[in-house]
Amino acid sequence: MGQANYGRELLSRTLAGVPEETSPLTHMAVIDSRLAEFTDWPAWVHPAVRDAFVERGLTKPWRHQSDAATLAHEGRHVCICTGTASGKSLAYQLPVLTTFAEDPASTALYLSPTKALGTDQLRSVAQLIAGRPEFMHLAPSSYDGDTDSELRQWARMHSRWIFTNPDMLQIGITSTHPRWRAFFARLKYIVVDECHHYRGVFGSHTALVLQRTLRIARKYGADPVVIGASATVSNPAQALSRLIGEDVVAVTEDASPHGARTVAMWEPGFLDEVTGENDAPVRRSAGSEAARLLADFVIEGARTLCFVRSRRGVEITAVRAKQILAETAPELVPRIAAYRAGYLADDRRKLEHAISEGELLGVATTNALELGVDISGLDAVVVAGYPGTVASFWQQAGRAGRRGEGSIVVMIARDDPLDTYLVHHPDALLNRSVEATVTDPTNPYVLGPHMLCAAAEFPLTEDDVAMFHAEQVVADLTAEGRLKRRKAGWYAAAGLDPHGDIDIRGGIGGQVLIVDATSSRLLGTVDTARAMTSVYSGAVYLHQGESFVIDELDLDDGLALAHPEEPDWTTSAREVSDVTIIETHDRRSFGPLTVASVSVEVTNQVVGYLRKALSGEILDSVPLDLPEHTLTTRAVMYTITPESMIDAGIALDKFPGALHAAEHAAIGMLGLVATCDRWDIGGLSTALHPGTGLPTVFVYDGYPGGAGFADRGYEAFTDWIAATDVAVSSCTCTSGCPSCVQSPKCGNGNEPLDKEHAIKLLRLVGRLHA
Ligand SMILES: Nc1ncnc2c1ncn2[C@@H]1O[C@H](COP(=O)(O)OP(=O)(O)OP(=O)(O)O)[C@@H](O)[C@H]1O
Repeated sequence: MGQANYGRELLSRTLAGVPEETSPLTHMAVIDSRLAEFTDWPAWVHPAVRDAFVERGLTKPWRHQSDAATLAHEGRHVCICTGTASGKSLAYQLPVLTTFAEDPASTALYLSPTKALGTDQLRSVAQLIAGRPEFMHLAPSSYDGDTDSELRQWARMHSRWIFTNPDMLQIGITSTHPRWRAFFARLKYIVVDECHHYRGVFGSHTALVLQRTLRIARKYGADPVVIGASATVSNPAQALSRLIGEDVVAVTEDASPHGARTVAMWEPGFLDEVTGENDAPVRRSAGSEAARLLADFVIEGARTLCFVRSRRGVEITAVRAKQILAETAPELVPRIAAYRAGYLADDRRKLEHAISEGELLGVATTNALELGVDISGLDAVVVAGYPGTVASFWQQAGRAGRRGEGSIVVMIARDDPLDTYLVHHPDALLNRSVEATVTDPTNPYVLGPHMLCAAAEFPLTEDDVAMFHAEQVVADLTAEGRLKRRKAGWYAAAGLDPHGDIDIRGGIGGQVLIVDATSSRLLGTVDTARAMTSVYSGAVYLHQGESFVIDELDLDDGLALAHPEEPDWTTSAREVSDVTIIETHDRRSFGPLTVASVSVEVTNQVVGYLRKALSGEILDSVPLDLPEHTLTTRAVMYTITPESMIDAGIALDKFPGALHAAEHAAIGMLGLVATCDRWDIGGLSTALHPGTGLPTVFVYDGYPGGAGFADRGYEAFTDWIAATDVAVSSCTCTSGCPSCVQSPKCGNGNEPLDKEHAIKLLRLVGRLHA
């Protein structure tokens, strides 16, 4: 079959016999194939490096590889943003290895967001240089949470190329920089792989860790070049530049070859017998549709990877696919497997091997396989549920496509407004550039602790403070006595442990430890505010895909105790909030509509949680008694006059339901314009807000000081509201369901919600704002 027709024909066999009017297929597009564009090896590449690649069958670089490598070699910070499996590793390895071959004393850092990816990249470098005398001294080593202390010490003393992550850079390297003096003094390159992962609060922390690392290297006399890599980051130069605080050039034209790829959108139909909250209709789950497609594709001989969002979903998908095959093609049952996080590197290798050799035909996986696994060139990828960002979607989709052959990607919608919108408006996914990675390293709640670290590393000078844009934060810390001003600059006060106090993945604020009480294993940490919404007693808590149930949340001791259990339901916290406006940063008025970017104080209280069966059915709502929590953060808000609402056909008694439904849907849709999901943000709507005296809707960041999501909502207000309107109006339910206006975390039991009048309101707001 022809490349371009591969996906179409595969799908038409899968859908054979399904009448058109009930077909779950909402859209299909073909992305054309592309031929490779090679260049000669740049003249500066050391012959030993070139030979190492040629011996591995990489006879010539693709154009983007030599372009990016040459820019880095010339001393420019560069971000290479080309597709999955486009050989970004070679692009950074060329300059780094050439420098090592020419100057054996030089050093480099490689950073990845996950340990698994770091391990993979280390392995591939080690294989590449094995047995080559030019690199005998290099001793590339990992330095992360899994490295034992003896090996760490050895690595610090002998390794020239350290593979680590931002967490370890924070806690184990910058904090003890005098011991790393020799390493920092000769630091030539810092590779920041998969740099689109550094977003939100984690991204802001990572940015400050990187900027502090550069500062330390410079204090020791080095001037490292940063090479960023990502298959999917919008405006790569700006994204990396925000991370490192310096100018960056980008290389984005992908010259690697790929075959034609069909992308299909799939919306599961409604279940006949089951109804959800307030009798809303329930769709077939994305997971069960995925299992069916996985089985069908495998029967057709297509090597298929199926991305499912939770580990539990992964296992269920694999089991269901096997059940289907057991009835139709039992010989194929052993050729399906489940894959999830927590597997050891060896298991991953075996799995990669089994897929590339064709022993396995179908694998269901969490996004653990999104990064750090060299599996590409598959025939089909099924994405069960929008993975949250366009960037992740393309990371997953990019696994499909063998050179010179056709492939298919199917994205299945979950019961969620954003998923619904995307399968009906595929342009918003397929023709949209990936979202801006939102980071805000100047958030005072993030910046403050890092200024203490920076001052502990070397006294902060006026220039340093200006470079970090930290004038106010430093003044506040000085007033609090945590920074001391002396002649040479600001010092951290005695007795502080600023490096240990920062948990770069854990949000901001007091920490709660989540512990498996049956084994005393520490599962993770979470800040107090999030603890109340994620680890309340009764919560089902997933840790790297393993399922636990929380027995007790003790906020006084900062402890949540859990036991391993996989119940047949999921839980979601329901919270009520109150919002007070503290400051207005910017405001736009359009007659009866005013839209503003504001600082707010939010008072939240988790009032209970909802238990939902895996089929989608609501089991019950369990009340909880948790304290109120206040959060000072950023919000985007709009007010609209009652008269204009009434003129638009929304009667006074419909105000609360219309505003509430419009707010829920807008929260679900913010992910379209900002890299967040609904658990990163919150909202409030009211027919009369005391601070404005008008009907008002707020959407706020769920992090102290804000994370940049609400600000994006303010900037992209027109697109966001227009898409929210379309998502709600195109949902085929009659009076509201989880695919449009119901929210899983609503503290008011999704009451009142008025879909019909929400559409009128959204249309009015959109029209006034246009
Ligand atoms: N110039 C080249 N010619 C032929 N094959 C190449 C070339 N460069 C890289 N490859 C091959 O392409 C594959 C993908 O390379 P690599 O893993 O570096 O891609 P990547 O862009 O880092 O992928 P990902 O987005 O998954 O991180 C590897 O198997 C590699 O050997």
